[in-house]
Amino acid sequence: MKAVVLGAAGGIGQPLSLLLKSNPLITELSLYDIVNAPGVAVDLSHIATPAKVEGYLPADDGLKKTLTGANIVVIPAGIPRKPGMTRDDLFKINAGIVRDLATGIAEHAPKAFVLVISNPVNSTVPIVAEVFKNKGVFDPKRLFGVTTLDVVRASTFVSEIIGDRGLATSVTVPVVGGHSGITIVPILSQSSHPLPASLTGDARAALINRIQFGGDEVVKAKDGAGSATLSMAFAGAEFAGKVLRAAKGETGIVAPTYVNLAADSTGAKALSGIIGDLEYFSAPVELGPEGVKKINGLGSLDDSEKKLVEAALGDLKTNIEKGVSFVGSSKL
Ligand SMILES: NC(=O)c1ccc[n+]([C@@H]2O[C@H](COP(=O)([O-])OP(=O)(O)OC[C@H]3O[C@@H](n4cnc5c(N)ncnc54)[C@H](O)[C@@H]3O)[C@@H](O)[C@H]2O)c1
Ligand SMILES: O=C(O)C[C@H](O)C(=O)O
Repeated sequence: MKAVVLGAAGGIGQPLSLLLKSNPLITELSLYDIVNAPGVAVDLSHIATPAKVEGYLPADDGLKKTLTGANIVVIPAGIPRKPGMTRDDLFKINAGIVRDLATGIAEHAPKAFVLVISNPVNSTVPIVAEVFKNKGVFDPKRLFGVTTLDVVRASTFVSEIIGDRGLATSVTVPVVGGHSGITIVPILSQSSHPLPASLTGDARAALINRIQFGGDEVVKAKDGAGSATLSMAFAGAEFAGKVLRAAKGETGIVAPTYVNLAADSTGAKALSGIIGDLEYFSAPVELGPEGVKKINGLGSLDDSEKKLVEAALGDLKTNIEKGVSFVGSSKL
C-alpha cells in the first residue's frame, strides 16, 4: 500500500508521517509539502520499518511524483487557528490549498482513499468532492473528513470522568455531525462504558461542551503557536489504519467520519429523518474494501441529543454550501 501525506512537514504532518512509517500495511510513504518534505523523508527513511519513504517539493512535478500510485492520501496541509479564530476563519486560505491539492489527486491518484484533515473540515470535504466531480472521478465511498480527534477526545474525557484513565483506550463514544463547535455532537448515551450516575445536568453539559470545544483548549494553551498537532497525528494515523485494514479485507471496522451521504443511499435515507436533506454528515461508518461500506444510523438518541443534532444542522448546511460554491465560483 502506498500512503501519501500532503502537508507532511507541518505540525501534524511530521508526527503523522512518523506514525504511518510504523504501520506495517504501508510499504511506500510519499511526503509532499511546499517546504522541507525531502528532509522529513530522509529523516524518517532511517527508521527500521519496511516502508520506503520519499519526499517532494512542488518543483519538477513533485505533486505528480508524490501521488502516482497512491492508495491513500491524507491531507493536513493548511494554516492552523490562533486564539480568537474559528475554524471557518481558516477558509480564506485553506480552501484554495485544498482545492489545488484535490485537483492533483483527481489527476494523479483518482482511485485513492482521500482523508481530509485541513480545516474547516465541514467545508474542505465538499471542496474535494466538487473538484473530483468536475474532473469526472468522484466516488463518494472514497472521501472522508477526519473527525477522529473528536472521538479520541471523547474517549479520553469520559475515561477521566469515570475515574479510570486505563479505560481511555477501550471507552468508545460516538461523535457525529461535523467538526466545529456545536456541529460536534457527542452521543454520551451510547458510551461503551456506563457514565457515573452523578453525571447529569450541568456536569453532563460541561462534558459535552468540553468535547465540542476541545480544539479551543489546545489553541488557547499553545497561545498563538497553532492548534492540536500531536493528538491529531495520533487520531489521523488511527483512522488511516482503519481504512487500510478494511481495504485489506478486515471486516467489522466502524468509525465515525464525515462523508458525502451519496456513499450509501440506504444509510442516507435512514438518517434523513433526523438530518433532513444535508449532503454531508459525520456518522458511524462501516468501512470495507472500497471505502464506505455502510453508513450506520445514529441509533437511539435521548431528547437532549436530538436537540444537539438539530442545533448542528444550520451551521453544517452553511459550511457545506460555502465549500460547494467556492469550487463553483473558482471555475468562473
Ligand atoms: N480535522 C481535525 O481534527 C484537525 C485537527 C487539528 C488540526 N487540523 C487542521 O490541520 C491543518 C494543519 O495544521 P498544522 O498544525 O499541521 O499546521 P502547520 O502550519 O504546522 O502545517 C501545515 C503544513 O501545510 C503546508 N502547506 C501549506 N500549503 C501547502 C500546499 N499548497 N501544499 C502542501 N503543503 C502545504 C505548510 O508548509 C505546513 O508544513 C490546519 O488547517 C488545522 O486547522 C484539523
Ligand atoms: O481546533 C482546531 O482548530 C484544530 C482541530 O480542528 C481540533 O479540533 O483540535
